[in-house]
Amino acid sequence: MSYKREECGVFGIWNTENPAEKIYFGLHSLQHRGQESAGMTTTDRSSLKHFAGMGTVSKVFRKSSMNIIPKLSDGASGGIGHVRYSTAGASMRDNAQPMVAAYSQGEVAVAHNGNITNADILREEYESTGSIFKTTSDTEILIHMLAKPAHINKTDTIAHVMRHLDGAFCVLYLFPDRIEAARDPHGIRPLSIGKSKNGAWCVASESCAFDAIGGELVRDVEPGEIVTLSDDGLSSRFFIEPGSVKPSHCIFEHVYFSRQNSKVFGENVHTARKNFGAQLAVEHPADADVVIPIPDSGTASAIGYANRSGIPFDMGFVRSHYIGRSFIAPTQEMRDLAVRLKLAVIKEAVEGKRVVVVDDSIVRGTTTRGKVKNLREAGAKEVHIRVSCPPLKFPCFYGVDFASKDELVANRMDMDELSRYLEADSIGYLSVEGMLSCVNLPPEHYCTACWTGKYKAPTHRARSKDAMGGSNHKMLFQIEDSR
Ligand SMILES: O=P(O)(O)OC[C@H]1O[C@H](OP(=O)(O)OP(=O)(O)O)[C@H](O)[C@@H]1O
Ligand SMILES: NC(=O)CC[C@H](N)C(=O)O
Ligand code: SF4
Ligand SMILES: [Mg+2]
Repeated sequence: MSYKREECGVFGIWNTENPAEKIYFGLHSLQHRGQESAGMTTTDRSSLKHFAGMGTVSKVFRKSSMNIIPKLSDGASGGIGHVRYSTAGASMRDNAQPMVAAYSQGEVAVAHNGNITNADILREEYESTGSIFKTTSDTEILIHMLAKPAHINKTDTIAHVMRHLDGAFCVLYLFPDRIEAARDPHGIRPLSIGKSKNGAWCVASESCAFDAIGGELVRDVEPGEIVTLSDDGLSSRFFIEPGSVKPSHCIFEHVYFSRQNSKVFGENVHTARKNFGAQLAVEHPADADVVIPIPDSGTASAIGYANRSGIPFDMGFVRSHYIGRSFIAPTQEMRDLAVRLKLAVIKEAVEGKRVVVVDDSIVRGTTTRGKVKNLREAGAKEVHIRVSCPPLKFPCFYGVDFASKDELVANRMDMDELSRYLEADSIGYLSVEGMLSCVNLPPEHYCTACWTGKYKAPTHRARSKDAMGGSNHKMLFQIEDSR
């Protein structure tokens, strides 16, 4: 099945005491970006130590098993970590990250957030000259390209490798003596540089990871930039002419992915979401008694909507902390059940009232439909749905695994049909222009392709998520998967 999924998260730190503990806290704060697998690799400056597995950070690194965190920290000076939600290649242990390898130049580990849209083309090229791939993920190509003798001979191998890639990629390479962190020329996914309170340099998908280790955000890695974290401190270089490629920051990071206490693309996520909500109130006012959010991601927008409209804000739903963010279930029945368990209506907050219910996005409509029904059962007099992003109509090729185009509910129905389907009294979505007016950078600096169909970075869209690996691979991994 497919569903809207989160992103991956990466974290790296250099020259610190107990690096594995810091990476653990960093990854924990990035857990909302991926819950399929987690892993980390550390270095003692001469060799790498590695551990990864399926599940959430606390599950993979749970203390009871083998005290893995102290072992990874023992003698180590730094390392990198990853939380995964698969966007290329199945969800299985072989595709977990960081990926580690030994090649002619020594050991290396790699962690990646994004989707390399030409990975399968590159892979075919490598396979045709005899390379053997171990995984079905796009990330593995980053190791093969690093190890290619013709690339090793280049003055700057990593810069050379990065120039071959299309799509979205925030990449951390860990070598025994340093971390190299690179961000794609369009800057599609966020990647930031921070400092721990003891002065250790860090890199992370979101600045909330620096908060988690008591550190602070220093600046973003620029699109097309490579930064090196080593015993010499932090240094930077560009693999493209800076500013030669128009940025295309994923605005959906502000709408849904990123955590509210993070600053991504130069601004705080919570503030951006409140702005979306305020603009939504201007574009789609409602005559109502109360504004309630669909937690978690709808909350900030609902606050913005309530503030701007003057309609009182209340919590009409209570959220269970025991169900993850993007619950993946194989059948519609199970998805409905998950939504019911996750969000329970508070009757006293909505009974007899005209309710505005605000969510950040509607993908398949499972959440909204289920919750409108609950509001009615609890005695809400009217239910007006307000969505703090435009109708999602197009697939994302840059690392968001949306439901297929046919499953995107805004694609299948016009607004009247949708309102009826969701059993709402009215429905209003934020406009693309309105959304872009709420964020700090000029509109042309953002990607809006899943709403507009305008893709700025090459998509190679004919290729599918499972494009990598032929029939032999599938057989091999089916066996692996069923263990
Ligand atoms: O239309 P649907 O297919 O139901 O998808 C949309 C819903 O999914 C997301 O919530 P999610 O539960 O993933 O995370 P959250 O707790 O951060 O809101 C999003 O915030 C919407 O509520
Ligand atoms: N969501 C992501 O960034 C995933 C990274 C990579 N494409 C994978 O599937 O492992
Ligand atoms: S298509 Fe949508 S989700 Fe994908 S990068 Fe662009 S704005 Fe983000
Ligand atoms: Mg939600």
